[in-house]
Amino acid sequence: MILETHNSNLYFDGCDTIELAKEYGTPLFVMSETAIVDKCQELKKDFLSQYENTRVAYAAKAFLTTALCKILEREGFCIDVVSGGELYTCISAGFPSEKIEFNGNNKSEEEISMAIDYQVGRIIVDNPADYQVIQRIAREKQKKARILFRITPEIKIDTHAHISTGQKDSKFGVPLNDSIFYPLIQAAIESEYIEFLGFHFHLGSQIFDNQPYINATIKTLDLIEEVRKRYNYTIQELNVGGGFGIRYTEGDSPKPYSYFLEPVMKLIYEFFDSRDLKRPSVVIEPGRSFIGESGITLYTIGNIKEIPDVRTYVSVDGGMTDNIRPALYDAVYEGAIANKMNLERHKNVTICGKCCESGDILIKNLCVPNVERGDILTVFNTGAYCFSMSSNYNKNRLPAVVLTKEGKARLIVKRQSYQDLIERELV
Ligand SMILES: Cc1ncc(COP(=O)(O)O)c(C=O)c1O
Ligand SMILES: N[C@@H](CCCC[NH3+])C(=O)O
Repeated sequence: MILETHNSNLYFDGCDTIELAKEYGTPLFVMSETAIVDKCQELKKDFLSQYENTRVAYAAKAFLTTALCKILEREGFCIDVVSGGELYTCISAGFPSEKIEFNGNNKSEEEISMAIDYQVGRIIVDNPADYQVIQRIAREKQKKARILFRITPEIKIDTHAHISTGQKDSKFGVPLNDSIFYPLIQAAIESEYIEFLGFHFHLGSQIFDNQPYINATIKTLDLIEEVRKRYNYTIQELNVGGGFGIRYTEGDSPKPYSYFLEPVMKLIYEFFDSRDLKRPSVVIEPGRSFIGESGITLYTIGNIKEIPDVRTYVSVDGGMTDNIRPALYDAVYEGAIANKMNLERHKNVTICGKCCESGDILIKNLCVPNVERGDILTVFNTGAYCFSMSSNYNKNRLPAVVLTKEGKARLIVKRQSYQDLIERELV
């Protein structure tokens, strides 16, 4: 059990969260190595060991640190990066470059050069212009770039519009218009500097239904068939992205990876087997589902303001600077007063941050026991897209991150200092 209560204190992965808050300060991200490794096991059981020639490329945008790179390397996973910064982090951590896959709708020339120089395993080409630059830089360097084309599968999903990517009107992916798509494929097949391996799609994030994956796979297999007919060329790899939903609140009912991937793999194998073709490699890119439930955030409660007959605002020492998701997507989180776990919860309050924004609300309605200044609030399941999207707004310092493992904790990211905040500034 990753969450337990002892003497009214919340324990996370065997560590007393109140002690963690004292030792490392707040706001504090606490990530459980135990939970991360369990997730690796789950992916191995449900996917990697079920099917040959499969890979998991963890979507680094959800959360990335050097320490995580080390865990992923040890577990044999790949990493999907989307920027020079993510790429640099992985390379600096000694992560094998051939296990890195580079996504992104507007990779800069510098980033593409880095990717080609480091010889990353895959570059996912996002659009025709991206292709032109990648092939030109590969030619200039006299190297061959191993690519997949990210397609826009034209599939709508049931999630927040801001995190939906597979619909036709999307900034991501190659449009499937014949006049755009096929010339691109032909160019890639013919280019000396490109090894065209296959297709990629990513539908969006926090998805609970497998039907969009099934529909997108069918659509991609149709394209594969058409490419075979037109160019006598069979792709070797298919990347079906990430997007698998997690549990933030009672209302979310996440499904196992197998629920999404079994029907997808069945379709792919049927297609290739029935044509007597070599089965392709299949890659997935989970971000949120890999890391989201492995992290919590700890805050110290400060001012409490009651507005009679309206609401009670309970302020914490962080906010939208360490979790922008409620403000950006109306994301809902659960939380608890970590030093009062045994007390009866009887009052609904609004948890707000310390930033100068009315939208800086972390939890709109949290039922708490008698809450006081100095109490420690924990917000659950903040492992994904909180630390990675954190900001210095109002010149707040970025929080520290600790990694726990069965009762032991170590600092993996230092809290920013005030000096850090002005380090890059010139007079
Ligand atoms: C290309 C790509 N792959 C993977 C992911 C990871 O998605 P998620 O964190 O929902 O699994 C994203 C983000 O949505 C993405 O854009
Ligand atoms: N940042 C988003 C997900 C975007 C996924 C990347 N395409 C979130 O917090 O839910």
